[in-house]
Amino acid sequence: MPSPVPAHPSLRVAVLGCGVVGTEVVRLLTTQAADLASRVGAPLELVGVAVRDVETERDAVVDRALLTADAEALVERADVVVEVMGGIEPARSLLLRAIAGGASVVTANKALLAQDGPTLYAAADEAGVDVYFEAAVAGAIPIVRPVRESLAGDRVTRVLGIVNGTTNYVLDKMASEGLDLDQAVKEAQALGYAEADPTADVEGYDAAAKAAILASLAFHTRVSIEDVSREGITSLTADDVLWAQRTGYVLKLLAIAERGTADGVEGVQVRVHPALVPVSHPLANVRGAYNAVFVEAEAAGELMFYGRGAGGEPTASAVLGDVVSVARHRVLGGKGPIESRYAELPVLPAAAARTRYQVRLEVADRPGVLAQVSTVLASHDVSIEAVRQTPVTETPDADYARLVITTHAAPEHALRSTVEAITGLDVVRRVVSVLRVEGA
Ligand SMILES: NC(=O)C1=CN([C@@H]2O[C@H](COP(=O)(O)OP(=O)(O)OC[C@H]3O[C@@H](n4cnc5c(N)ncnc54)[C@H](O)[C@@H]3O)[C@@H](O)[C@H]2O)C=CC1
Ligand SMILES: N[C@@H](CC=O)C(=O)O
Ligand code: NA
Repeated sequence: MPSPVPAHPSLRVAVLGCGVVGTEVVRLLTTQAADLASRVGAPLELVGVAVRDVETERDAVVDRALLTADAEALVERADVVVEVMGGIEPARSLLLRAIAGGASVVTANKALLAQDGPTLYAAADEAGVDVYFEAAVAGAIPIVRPVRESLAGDRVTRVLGIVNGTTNYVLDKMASEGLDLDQAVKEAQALGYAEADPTADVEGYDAAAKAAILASLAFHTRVSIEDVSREGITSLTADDVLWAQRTGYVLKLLAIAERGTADGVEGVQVRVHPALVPVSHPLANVRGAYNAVFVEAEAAGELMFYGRGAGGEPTASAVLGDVVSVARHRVLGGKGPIESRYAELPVLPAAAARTRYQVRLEVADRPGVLAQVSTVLASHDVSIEAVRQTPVTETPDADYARLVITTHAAPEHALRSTVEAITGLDVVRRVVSVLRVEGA
C-alpha cells in the first residue's frame, strides 16, 4: 500500500491595501477558497489585510478581524504577500521586507515596477522567491506571462497597445456620447478604473509605466518609466475627436515599444501618445475600459491580446492567477522566471521614431496656398500621402479653409521643423492640430 501523501500545510496570504482591487482580491480568496486549495495543493489562509484605517466602512466580504494598520508586522507572518495599495512607498519597502523574510510577492503596482522593478527582481532572485505582476499591465489580460514566458524563445520586434482603461473609456465617451474630458474622467473614477490620482491616467504616466514593463520583458532589457517618451490626452479637444471621425479614424492613447536603429545603433524605442487609428484596424474597436495589445515576433508573427484592462474584478482575476502560481511553487518547489540575465539593448531617443502624421491647418482660401504648404513639406523631406480641403464651417469665415494633410512616415524632428515653417507662412492662419497616425 502506498503511504498517503501528507497534506501540505496552509500557505499564509497577506493582502496590503483594501481599495477597489484589494476588496475583490479578498472576495476571491474567501469565496473561492476550496477551489484555490485544490489548484494549489494547499489551503490559502488569509492572515491579514493591511489598511490605513481599520475603522473605515468596508464591503461585508472583508472580515474586520483581519484588518490591521500594521503592514510591516503583517508581511513578517506571510508566505505570499499581495500588494494592491499602490504608490512607491511604503509599497517598495514592504515588498523588499517580505522578500527578505522569504515570502513570494504578487503586485499590481506598475508605477513601482516601472521605477524600481529590477531592485525587487534582484532581491527575489537572491532570496529564491517569486515576484509576479500580471495585474500590473492591462488588468485581466494575460500579457505579462505570455511575453515573459511563452515568447521567451522568439524575437519580439514590436509591441503596440491600448493599455490604459481610463483614457480609452474617456476617449470612447467623448466620441460616442460627446462627453467632455472631465465628465468622462469622473465616470471612470466612479467605475474604479482610474488611479488614485487620475492625472496618472490622463497624462499617460500609467500607460508609460506599463509600456516600460512590457518593453523590458519583450526585449530582455531594462526600460524604466523615465525612458518612455510620453504624451497624455489632456490636450485633445472635442474638435480633434470629431475630425478623427470625419477623416476615418478613432483617437486612441497608444503605448508602442519597437526595435529600431538610431545612428547605426540597434535599440528599443518606447513611447506613449494619442494617435489616429484607422476605423478598419482592430484597435479602433477596443471600446470602453477594454485594453488590447498586439505583439509582433519574428517566428510567431502577429499576436493580439484583448480583454478588460481595468476595474476591481478583472484586476483581481490576474492577481489571483499569480497567487496560485507562486503558491504552487511553494508547494511543489522551484520558482518562476527571473529577469533576463543580460540587459543591454539601449533605449533610443523619441526622435528616432518614424510615424505618419495628420496635420490640420486653417489657411487662406485662395489659389496657390496648397502649393506653398506642399513646398514646405517637400523641403523638409516630409512626403504627403493625402490632402483634404474643407471650408471652415464651425466658425463661418469665407476667406479661410481647413486643410487636412496626412503624411507618409517621417521622423519626429522633420515633422517638428515642418510645422514650424508652415506656421510662419502668411497664408496659414493657424496649425489646429498635429496628430500621429498609427496602425495603418
Ligand atoms: N483599479 C484598477 O483598475 C487597477 C489598479 N491597479 C493597481 O492596483 C493597485 C491598487 O489600485 P486600486 O485598488 O484601484 O486603488 P485604491 O486607491 O482603490 O486602493 C488602494 C488602497 O490601498 C490603501 N493604502 C494605500 N497606502 C496604504 C498604506 N500605506 N497602508 C495601508 N493601506 C494603504 C488605500 O487606503 C486604498 O484603500 C495600484 O497599484 C493600481 O495601479 C492595477 C490594475 C488595474
Ligand atoms: N488606471 C488604470 C488601471 C489599470 O491598470 C487604467 O485605467 O488602465
Ligand atoms: Na495583465
